[in-house]
Amino acid sequence: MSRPDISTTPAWQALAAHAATAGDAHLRDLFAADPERGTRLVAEVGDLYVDYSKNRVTDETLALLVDLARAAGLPERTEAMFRGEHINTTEDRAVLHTALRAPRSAELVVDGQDVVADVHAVLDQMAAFAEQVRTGAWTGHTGARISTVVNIGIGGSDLGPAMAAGALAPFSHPGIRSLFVSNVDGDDIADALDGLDPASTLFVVASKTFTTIETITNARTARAWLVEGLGDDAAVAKHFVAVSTNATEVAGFGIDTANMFGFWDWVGGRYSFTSAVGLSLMIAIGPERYREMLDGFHTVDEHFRTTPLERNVPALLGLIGIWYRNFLGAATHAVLPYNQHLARFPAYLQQLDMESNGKSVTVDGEPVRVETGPVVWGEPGTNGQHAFYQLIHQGTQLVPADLLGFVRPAVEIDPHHDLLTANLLAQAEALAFGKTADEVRADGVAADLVPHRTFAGNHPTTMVLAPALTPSVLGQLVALYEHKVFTQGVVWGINSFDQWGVELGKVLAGRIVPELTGEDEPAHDSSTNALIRRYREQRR
Ligand SMILES: O=P(O)(O)OC[C@H]1O[C@](O)(CO)[C@@H](O)[C@@H]1O
Repeated sequence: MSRPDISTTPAWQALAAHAATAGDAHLRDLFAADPERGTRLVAEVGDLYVDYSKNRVTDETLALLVDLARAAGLPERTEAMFRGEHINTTEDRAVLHTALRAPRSAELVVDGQDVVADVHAVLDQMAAFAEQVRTGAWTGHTGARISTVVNIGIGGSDLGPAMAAGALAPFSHPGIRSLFVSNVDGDDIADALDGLDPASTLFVVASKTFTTIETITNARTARAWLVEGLGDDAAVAKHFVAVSTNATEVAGFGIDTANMFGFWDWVGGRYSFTSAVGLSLMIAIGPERYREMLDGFHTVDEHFRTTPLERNVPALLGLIGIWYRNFLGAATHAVLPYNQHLARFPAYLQQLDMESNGKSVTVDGEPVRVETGPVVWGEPGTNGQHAFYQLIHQGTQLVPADLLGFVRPAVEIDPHHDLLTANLLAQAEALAFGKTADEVRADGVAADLVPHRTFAGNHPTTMVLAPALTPSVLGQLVALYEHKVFTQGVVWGINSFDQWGVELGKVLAGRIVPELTGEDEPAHDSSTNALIRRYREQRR
């Protein structure tokens, strides 16, 4: 049965009417009218304190958004996901990343398979291997201890562990360095290998399909480097392990499937961070910390599955995002972590959000009649403050932002952390309330400069404050965004779990390679042909 276009539902139309009257309300007035707002429009999930009071919403807005989620069937779709129904309809697959962090005692049989037992068997295999590497029981071909782990993967097989290795660097084994190679640009692997000793280097080749050209090209280069360095093909067995769903391709590449860590087609690439794709992270932080991270994910998974929408934090954040995207016209969403270790978090979220919700047809194949996923971007504060915040404060676009803060730093160096946090709080305050022309004048600013120095304010932010960036908190944060993205996809009526849009470029690149080398003549549009010819001339 096809779903009705969401924009034709009474819930959507009620929001459209509400936006026309309430959409311009200023945060200054909303706070003045309700002294409790800053402690009322907050929620807690796990260790996360989420303050959504500085969003341009009223109680009525939130109630209408919850109605919209119900009209879109969010509770039913959520249950369908957790139960393992094939909600990824274009690939006829279940979507079960939540099962990757289910406790051992959980029960879930999907398509006749005991999913939880399978997950824990791989987690145990990963833990045994990670401990061997960490303790030095696993040695390289020459008997040397492993001191560098290079994860080779791209997209979902890179961004999760790479982001988390940075985030959790303070928890990492002091004798093991983690490196990540993703780009097919040879500079990436060349830079990673520069100065490494093959005898003490382990490569984790992570690829769900094991056919991704970037990953396979990098893995071949790494293997050639290793075999040349150690002078023996047999060295590959002790220096290469694979993470994949595709045992045939792994064996074809020359990695013993005994050294393969598996996962399943019901784990989407960008949702695979808590599958065996986390192996390099587990080696870095150890199985115990890794388990804490999975428990953090699970806390938010359970909250999302069981909490009524009115208090369901990922759902509320998703719905507030829909308010901005569809009713107030915001095209982008900024994620601004006040934590240097989260430098790769926005990049991780870009794939999670934009590959999931960058869609223009509904699950029924009809054109979507409303805007879908926003452009997601960001940088750690305070760096962003000295770069792009100007546009958020005084530009002409609405840029809703998430601000992520932590009470305790990884390292206490007085006065850094209080300064960092003061900036975090100051930005949220300045963005929301601004500075009026009268206030500027009262400072004695010359009349001609008043417009330039006035801050309109009313720029919305959501503040997420956690005690510290621990493995559990990181898991909670990622799950929060996963379910936020899911919520939005359900409301828009799209399939958040396929990514056909990445295919065409891959096919065309395959055709262009022989044209660049001169084996084939370029056969494209006049622009592409001219660029290929120019490249060829200058490569000579
Ligand atoms: O893990 P694989 O199969 O190498 O795929 C890598 C990435 O490529 C994509 O399929 C497309 O970009 C992503 O969804 C995925 O995370």
